[in-house]
Amino acid sequence: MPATTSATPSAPLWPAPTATGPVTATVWLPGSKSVTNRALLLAALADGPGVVRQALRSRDADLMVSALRALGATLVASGETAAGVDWHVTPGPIRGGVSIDAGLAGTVMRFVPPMAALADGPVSFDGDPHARKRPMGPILDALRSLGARIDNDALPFTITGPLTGGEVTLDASGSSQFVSGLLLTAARFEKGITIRHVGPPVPSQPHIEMTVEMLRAAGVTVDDGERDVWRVEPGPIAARDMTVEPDLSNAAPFLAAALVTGGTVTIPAWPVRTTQAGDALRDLLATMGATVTRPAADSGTVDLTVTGTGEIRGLDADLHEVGELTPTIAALAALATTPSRIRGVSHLRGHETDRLAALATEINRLGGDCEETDDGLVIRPRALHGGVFHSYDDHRMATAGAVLGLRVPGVEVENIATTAKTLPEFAQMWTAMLEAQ
Ligand SMILES: O=C(O)C1=C[C@@H](OP(=O)(O)O)[C@@H](O)[C@H](O)C1
Ligand SMILES: C=C(OP(=O)(O)O)C(=O)O
Repeated sequence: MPATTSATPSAPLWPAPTATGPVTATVWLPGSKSVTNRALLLAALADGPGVVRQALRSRDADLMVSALRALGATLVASGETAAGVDWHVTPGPIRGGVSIDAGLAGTVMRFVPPMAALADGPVSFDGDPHARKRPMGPILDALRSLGARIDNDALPFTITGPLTGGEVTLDASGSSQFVSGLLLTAARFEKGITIRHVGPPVPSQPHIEMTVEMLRAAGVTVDDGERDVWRVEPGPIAARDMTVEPDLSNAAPFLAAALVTGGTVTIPAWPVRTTQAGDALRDLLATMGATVTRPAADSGTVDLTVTGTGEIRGLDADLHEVGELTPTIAALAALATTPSRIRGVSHLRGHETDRLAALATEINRLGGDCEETDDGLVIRPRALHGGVFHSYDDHRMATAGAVLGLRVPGVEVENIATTAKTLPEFAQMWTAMLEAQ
C-alpha cells in the first residue's frame, strides 16, 4: 500500500545535521511514555493519593493528564526539570458527560476507554485525523461484550457504562494495547476480567509484561500463567509513590548515532531489569556491529555505552516484540554494508502511520533500496542522497530521518516538531549530542 502524503504538508523542514566526525556524548533521557501513561492511569484509579515521579512531559503524557482530569482525578505538578515532572494524583469519582482528546496516542485511545466505562455518564473520544484510522475494533467489541454501549468501531466514539466485567475473547494481534488497556482498569470492574486472545500472536509482549508488573506492584492479583489468557481479580489498586524509568525506545536514535558515526554514546540510568522494549537495543545494535557495554549489576541502574566502528552490518531480525524500534533499525539498515530483513511487524501498519509503507517510501526517496514485505521490510545497501524525509506526523519517522541525515548530507526532515509526541526536546538534544563531538 503506498504511503499517504503527510497530514502536515506545509510543516517546516528541519535540515538534519550531518556529523563531521565520531560523536562522543552522554545523553540523559526523560521518562518512558509507556511507564508514565500506565502509572498516571493507575494512580487515578487507586485507593488514595499517590505520586508519579520523573514522569515524561510530552504530548502523549499531557493528553493522558487531560483525560484523567476530565474524568475527575486531580493531578498537581511539582518539581519540573528536564528530567520530567512529579505528578501528585488524587483519584476522584469517575465523571461522565465529558470529551477526551486522544491525539495520536495509542496509550490514551486504548487505555482510557475501559476507565471511562466506569463513569457516571457517557464519555466521548476523538483524536487526530490519523487516529481515526488506528485499529480500535477488538477493544471496543470487548468492552461491549462486558456491558458497555459504544456507538462506533473506531474514533470518534462515545462509550456509556456501566460494565461489571467478566470474561472476554478478543484478537489482539493488531496491538498489545488492547490487552493492556483492559488489564489496567480491570481490578475496578465488579467481576474483574478474564481475557482470552484468539488469533495470530500478540505483538509487543514486553509491553504486556510491563502492564502486569505495574499492576502487581499496585497490589492487584493478575494470573498470566496460561499463554494468551490473563485473569485480573477485582479489588483495590494501591496508591503508590513511584519513579518512572528513562525512555529506552527514545534512546534508539541517539545510540544509533554511535554506529553511524563510529562514535560512542552513553545513556545514564539504564535500568538493569526492565520490561521496556528499548532494552532489546543492546542485542540489536551489537548484531549491527556495535560494542555494547554496561557495568555488571543485579539491580538498579547503570550507564549503557554503545560504540560503533562506522561500518554498520545488516541484520535479519524479527521485531514482533519490539516493533517500536523498527524505524531506527530500518534507518541503520539503509546505511549498512550488507542487506537486512526485518520481520514480524505487520502490526506497524496500524501505528502513528503505516510505518512499513512510510519507511519504504522515504528511504527510497533518498535513493535507497527498501522493499515492503507482508510483515516487514527488506533493505539492501545503496548510496543515499539528500532530499526531504517526510515524517507523517510520526515521531519515530522523524527521528529515523535524523539518523540518516548524520551520514547523508542534505536530508531535510519534515515536521521535526512531531517528536513532541514522546520527546519534545529531541531537536535540541540531537544538536547538543553533535556539539559534544
Ligand atoms: O503499551 C504500550 O505502551 C505500547 C505498546 C506497543 O504497541 P503495539 O502493541 O500496538 O505495537 C508499542 O508499540 C507502543 O509504542 C507502546
Ligand atoms: C506505536 C507507538 O505509539 P502509540 O503509543 O501511540 O501506539 C510508538 O510510540 O512507537
